[in-house]
Amino acid sequence: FSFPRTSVNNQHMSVLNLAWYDDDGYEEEESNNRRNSSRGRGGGRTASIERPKTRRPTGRNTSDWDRPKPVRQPKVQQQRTTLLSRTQNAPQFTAAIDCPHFGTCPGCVVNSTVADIDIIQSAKLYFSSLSVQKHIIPSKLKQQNLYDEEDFFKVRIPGSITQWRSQAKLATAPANTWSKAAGAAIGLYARHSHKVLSIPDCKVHHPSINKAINMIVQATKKVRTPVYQEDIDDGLLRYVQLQVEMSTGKVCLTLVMHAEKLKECQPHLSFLVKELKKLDEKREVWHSIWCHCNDSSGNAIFNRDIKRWHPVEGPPFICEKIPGAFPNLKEGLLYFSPMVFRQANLEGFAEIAKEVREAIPAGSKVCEMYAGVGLLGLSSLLHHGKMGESGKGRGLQWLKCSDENPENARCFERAVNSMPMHITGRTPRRFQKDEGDKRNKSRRDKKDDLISIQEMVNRLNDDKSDTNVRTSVTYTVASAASALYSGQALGADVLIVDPPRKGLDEPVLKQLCMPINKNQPYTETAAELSDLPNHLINWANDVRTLIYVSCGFDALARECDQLLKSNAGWELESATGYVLFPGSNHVETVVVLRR
Ligand SMILES: C[S@@+](CC[C@H](N)C(=O)[O-])C[C@H]1O[C@@H](n2cnc3c(N)ncnc32)[C@H](O)[C@@H]1O
Repeated sequence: FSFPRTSVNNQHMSVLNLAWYDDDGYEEEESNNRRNSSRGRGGGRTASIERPKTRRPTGRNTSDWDRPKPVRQPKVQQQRTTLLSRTQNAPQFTAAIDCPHFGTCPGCVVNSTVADIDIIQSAKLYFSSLSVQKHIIPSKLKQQNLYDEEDFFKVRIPGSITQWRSQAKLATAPANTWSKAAGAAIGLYARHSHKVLSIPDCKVHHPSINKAINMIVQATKKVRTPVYQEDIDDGLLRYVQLQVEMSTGKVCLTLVMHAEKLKECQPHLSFLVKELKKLDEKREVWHSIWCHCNDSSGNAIFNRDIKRWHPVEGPPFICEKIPGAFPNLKEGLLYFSPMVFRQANLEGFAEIAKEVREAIPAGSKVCEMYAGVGLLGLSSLLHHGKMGESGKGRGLQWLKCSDENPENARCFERAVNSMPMHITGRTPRRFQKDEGDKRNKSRRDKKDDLISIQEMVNRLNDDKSDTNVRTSVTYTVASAASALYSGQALGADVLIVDPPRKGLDEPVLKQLCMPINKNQPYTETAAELSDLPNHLINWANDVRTLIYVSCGFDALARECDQLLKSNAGWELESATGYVLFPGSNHVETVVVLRR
């Protein structure tokens, strides 16, 4: 069995990392790693591929076997053709990005037919393998009128294939090492090197990003900013992060400086910021400017120490509408500071949020781990609306979110306050002080591990009849494992997880693979289980729906396998691949499992 090369992807196969495995485990066969581009998510590695098993044909009489068989295409080629033929009428599937940098820029692996990428072929093979197929809920195949199990994995392009990138992290280098007057080159590292390749006309960047880059280049020329030179470990400006506020088109700029402290960046930082503001005469480019100090020698763009973030200019948050928020209301906003995770294609991710909220039954108790600023959970809360009179039928009974980054909790609380609901209940004092103090507090909070914004109790204020029926919303700052083992998912019907590329933390996966313990009493608090020995407690005992949003297909395939093969009772309801970063060899996958 070999993986065929197609004309489109031929030139890129050498940069892929193919892993093969059988039912009994994994075996790496080929590993040609490319340097990860500085953009982070959205290109770089491919997934594991499971060998499809030959199925016995059915419904034939014996004489059929004597007839000459039609020439069959190899399986993978067949599937690629199926994918293309089924979607050939959909314009996004065949449209071209047409980027002038394609070929030299490492950011994209295709310039057209953006779903025809190896990672999607891998995902199709994985979900059509027998070991996965036997765990698909049979009624779902019928309901969806699927003629073939191979149609089970659906592929969607959730938005435009150009200008979708509303966040970019780019490297800098001196445009000319002999003269500071040449300013900075800003772009991606060329393949297998640390040479910075400028991409001023990138077609997947939001236009505001290209405009902002141009302005930074001009400013660095004018004020002769010392740009960091890796080979001699000298200079200041090292990377830039650009995040577009979609409603205004303005950019939140983070200047990453090779320095330990803010004062080491002066006076160059002040000169640069002043010039950037001067160039933006009409005040239409900059939303805010931050400085991040990172003097480490590694490739990480950001230092994890929160003390190294310094707001320089403008408001502390950019605001975006919560996907699914009522179109005519001003309320329902998400808040992002540059210190928190933000989807690079925010508009495309709204489609994922839609699938997630529609997979949650009304009246559910929902736990969300790796929640970020709560995009998925809050979108579900708005979608399901107010609880019904009996506490059932509509709304969500409660929403418990958690994430290890304390800055997310601050953004989450702001978002809850912006929702079209009246908030009552307690919020801890630490979240009521002024901005500067909050930032210091959050740093200390990180050490405490488990911190809850207890009970933000929401109720819709437009209907007075049901004021006793409330949805409680909490946010816990903790790693997913600590949150789970402190009882966050006890009593939850639905668990949403959206982990980083490497997948779920091992203790979380372990709990999800445990069989349901029928003798474990129903409870929503860990204290009530104190009589049970630890090894008998199933911390996800009540979860019946698991919604797994994945940005790393390798990890998803591996963990999905473990979940399906465990005795936990999981069955696959749906699997959808979203081409969230058109041009790159990346798929964002949503898998819904029920038990
Ligand atoms: C892919 S993002 C998903 C965020 C969110 N769903 C969104 O769309 O904005 C992953 C999140 O997991 C968090 N995270 C990473 N490792 C974690 C861990 N071990 N425990 C808890 N959260 C973690 C990160 O801070 C980040 O916010």
